[in-house]
Amino acid sequence: MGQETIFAPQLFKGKTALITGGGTGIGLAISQLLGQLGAHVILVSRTAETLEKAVTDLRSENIQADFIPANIRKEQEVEEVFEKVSERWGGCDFLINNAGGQFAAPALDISANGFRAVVDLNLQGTWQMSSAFARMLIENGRAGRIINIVLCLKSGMPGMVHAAAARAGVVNMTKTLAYEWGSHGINVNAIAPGTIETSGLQQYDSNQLEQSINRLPISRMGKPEEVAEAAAYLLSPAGSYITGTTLEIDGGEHLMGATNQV
Ligand SMILES: CCC/C=C/C(=O)SCCNC(=O)CCNC(=O)[C@H](O)C(C)(C)COP(=O)([O-])OP(=O)([O-])OC[C@H]1O[C@@H](n2cnc3c(N)ncnc32)[C@H](O)[C@@H]1OP(=O)([O-])[O-]
Ligand SMILES: NC(=O)C1=CN([C@@H]2O[C@H](COP(=O)(O)OP(=O)(O)OC[C@H]3O[C@@H](n4cnc5c(N)ncnc54)[C@H](OP(=O)(O)O)[C@@H]3O)[C@@H](O)[C@H]2O)C=CC1
Repeated sequence: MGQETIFAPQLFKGKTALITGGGTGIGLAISQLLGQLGAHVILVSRTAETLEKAVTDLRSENIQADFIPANIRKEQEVEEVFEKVSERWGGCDFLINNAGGQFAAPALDISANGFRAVVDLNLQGTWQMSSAFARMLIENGRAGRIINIVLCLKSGMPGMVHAAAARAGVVNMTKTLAYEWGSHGINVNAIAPGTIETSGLQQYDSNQLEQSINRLPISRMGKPEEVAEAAAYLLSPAGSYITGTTLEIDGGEHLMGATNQV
């Protein structure tokens, strides 16, 4: 039962973590691990049915789990998430900005609205969640941690110009907010996963994925649990002096040159 972990049981007892996209893939693995280590986990994404199923499964393992359906692209819905978190559970300690994604397309085939949709989700959505979270913490005089899940950016990402631009924005936002919010006791870090085995990969060309995986120093896909362990490290007392950094969990993919996704 639960995932294998190097961390001590009850490491996060008394902590509350909000995980966007917490009902699937990497987000679910993070929810599972933090919950298993004693945190109360609150899952946020658009699809109530997905969240409800994930929460039912987590609760069956005695994890304290709840969910709030919301679209992080919508400012009003983000505000309401934090109102509910404050009213129902008295706030939270950790925010994991994991919700995100994109479609693969050559730059010339991406419309203004397609570009905007991806930037809205990955950059604006992450900003809206971070800003509302930090305001809640600062009002309550409470310390906290943010982890932004980004993307292994390599030296350019043909086929993903919108996502690469948005995630590069989040990497710099991570550094800037770490600077601005350090004095409030808020550590802000990012994790850049490489190719991680989740259902989110179904939309990508499997031959191209296989080729790029074969070239990796560690030539296999990563597991969502491996990303979750890194998140637990950054949130744990071992991460107390780490802020503004981006940790690559990618089998060495960041050492490679650009690989085409279209
Ligand atoms: C190697 C891989 C590494 C990374 C792996 C992962 O990240 S795994 C994680 C994987 N998980 C995820 O990615 C999950 C999250 N991702 C998503 O929900 C979507 O990718 C989204 C962000 C585009 C939002 O979609 P939405 O429908 O809610 O958005 P909307 O209604 O606001 O705007 C739509 C605009 O976008 C355009 N458009 C859409 N598709 C295509 C296309 N294939 N082609 C061209 N264009 C496309 C569409 O035409 C329209 O523009 P138009 O016609 O009005 O000018
Ligand atoms: N798998 C991989 O190889 C890699 C993944 N990543 C990133 O890791 C993160 C998790 O991906 P992964 O688990 O693989 O794939 P998933 O597609 O399973 O995860 C995406 C999650 O984001 C949620 N989401 C999407 N749009 C919104 C929105 N507007 N508001 C709130 N939630 C939203 C989805 O839930 P719902 O549909 O219910 O809203 C879903 O749970 C993503 O940011 C992805 O880009 C980065 C590098 C590699």
